[in-house]
Amino acid sequence: MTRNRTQNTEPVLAVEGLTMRLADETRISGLSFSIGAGERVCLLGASGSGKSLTARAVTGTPPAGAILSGSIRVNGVEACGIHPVSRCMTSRVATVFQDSSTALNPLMTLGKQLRLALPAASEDQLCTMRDAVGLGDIAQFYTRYPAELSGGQRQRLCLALAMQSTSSLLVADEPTTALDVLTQQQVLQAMRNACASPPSPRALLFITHDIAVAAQLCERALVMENGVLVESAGMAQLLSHPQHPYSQKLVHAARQAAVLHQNTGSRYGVAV
Ligand SMILES: Nc1ncnc2c1ncn2[C@@H]1O[C@H](COP(=O)(O)OP(=O)(O)OP(=O)(O)O)[C@@H](O)[C@H]1O
Repeated sequence: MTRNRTQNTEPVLAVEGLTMRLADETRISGLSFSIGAGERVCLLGASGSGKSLTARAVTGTPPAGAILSGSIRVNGVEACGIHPVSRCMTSRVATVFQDSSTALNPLMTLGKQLRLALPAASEDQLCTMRDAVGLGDIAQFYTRYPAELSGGQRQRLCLALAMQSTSSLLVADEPTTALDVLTQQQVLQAMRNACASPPSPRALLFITHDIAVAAQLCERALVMENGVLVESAGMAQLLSHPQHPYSQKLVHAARQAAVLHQNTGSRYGVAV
């Protein structure tokens, strides 16, 4: 049943008992979590644990043939199984995915794509938007094609476009995974800006397998294993006292990597 947005009491995202079956296999099982206004939450888990399928269920783009049950409410509006185009504005979700090349039209210049996405934007507004994600000083930006940007530049452009959405929820699926460490930092900073930008802070569901990256951005963590949520904790709590054996392995591995990086030059600038 569709419900109207309720003021401040309803989480921005409330997932309850979400189950997804694909090709006769249960890929997500009884998943429940919520994200409040302006909260930045990461979804961690090993490869194949169901993180991306969860993101796709939330954004309304599950694979063909997926059978969903349970509830996904965005700002109080039921959105489970509803394609983004059919969603009302209140339940639409801004998204950024790992493969930025598929998010942009490869045959259209960046200028045309920006004009299409933001027909009412002035030149000044487009410049401000580029500056916000560190793309302000790229020569001949508007006449370039997506393939003429680096992966990190494309990713930041996708983020800039997602930031133009009025949605109060941003879902980012591994947006930094394919990037070098410096570009990763730029994208993380752009995401912090995206979540903090006015008029009100955006809630973030950040999908990653990299706990050190998550620790830089998120205040709370959800951990999935084999399609099941096995732990939900504050980021600091997860790092200091992981409860589930898989979380313990994850934190242990990140600590090992941090020690390695301390010895060879810190990668993240945060202690995990
Ligand atoms: N379209 C599909 N059809 C059938 N099975 C799928 C499909 N997409 C994903 N799966 C399976 O569902 C499980 C969860 O996949 P998912 O992509 O959510 O994993 P993930 O946690 O995001 O992994 P990674 O970190 O490698 O991206 C995996 O076993 C995967 O093989």
